[in-house]
Formats: sequence, structure tokens, C-alpha cells
Amino acid sequence: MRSDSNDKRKKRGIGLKFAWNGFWEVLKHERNFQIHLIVGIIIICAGFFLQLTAGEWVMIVLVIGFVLTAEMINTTIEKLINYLKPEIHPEAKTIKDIAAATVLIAAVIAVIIGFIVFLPKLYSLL
Ligand SMILES: Nc1ncnc2c1ncn2[C@@H]1O[C@H](COP(=O)(O)OP(=O)(O)OP(=O)(O)O)[C@@H](O)[C@H]1O
Repeated sequence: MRSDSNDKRKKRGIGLKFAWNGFWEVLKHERNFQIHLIVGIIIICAGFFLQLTAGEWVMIVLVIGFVLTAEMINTTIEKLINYLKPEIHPEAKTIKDIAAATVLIAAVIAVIIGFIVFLPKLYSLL
């Protein structure tokens, strides 16, 4: 019984370690992810400066998470295609283009929400 729960805890720890490895891999090697993360950090600093409300924070944190997650899914799909189909192929192109579109949609939504949240605050500063 006790060893069962120890095993479960150990497995959860290993799972977290693998997830951290994946995050670190993307952080170290993926330029677009690095850019999105830096922009996210700048937006969070601006949020503190402009004293966002709880509701505004929820929206900003959600869209930052949405863009970073989309970027990670895009990277995963690119790596999967490079592994399974390294040669030029029209299906590989379509799959990669659709994965890239996921990031584009997330980024456009993030910019729209950023404008909705930040423009009135910046306007009231002037
Ligand atoms: N095997 C392939 N066959 C056909 N077209 C491909 C293939 N690999 C990539 N492409 C085309 O090149 C584009 C860029 O793919 P690539 O794998 O270089 O992504 P990337 O430039 O690393 O993308 P990101 O900037 O999002 O990391 C794809 O969207 C696709 O249009």
C-alpha cells in the first residue's frame, strides 16, 4: 500500500522532470518562443506599472499562456515532421503551415486583447 503511493509520487516527480526538460529544450533552442516569452514578461511588467484589475490580469495571463502553448505545440509538430518526414513533401508543408497558423491566430488574439486592456490605461495616463 505504502510502496504504491511512493511509486505514484516517484512517477509524478519523473513526469514533472520530463516536462521541465521539454520546457528547457524549447527555451534554449527556439527563437520564437524566446521572443514571445520576453514580450510576455514586458507585458506583465507593464501590467504592474499600469495597475491592472484582477479581471484584466486574468485576460493577460491567459493570452500569454495561450501564445506560449501554441508556440510549444507548433515546435512539437515541426520536430515530429522533421523526424518522420525529413524530405520535402507537400503534406509535410501543409502540416507545418497549419501549425504555424496556430501561433499566428494566438498572437493576433493576444494583440487584440492587449489593445483592449492597455489602450484605455495608456490613454488615461496622457
Ligand atoms: N519537409 C517539408 N516539406 C515541404 N515544406 C516544408 C518542409 N519543412 C518545412 N517546409 C516549409 O517551410 C516552412 C518553415 O518550416 P521550418 O521547419 O523551417 O520551420 P521554422 O522556420 O523552423 O518555423 P518556426 O520559425 O515556426 O520555428 C514550413 O511552414 C513549410 O511551409
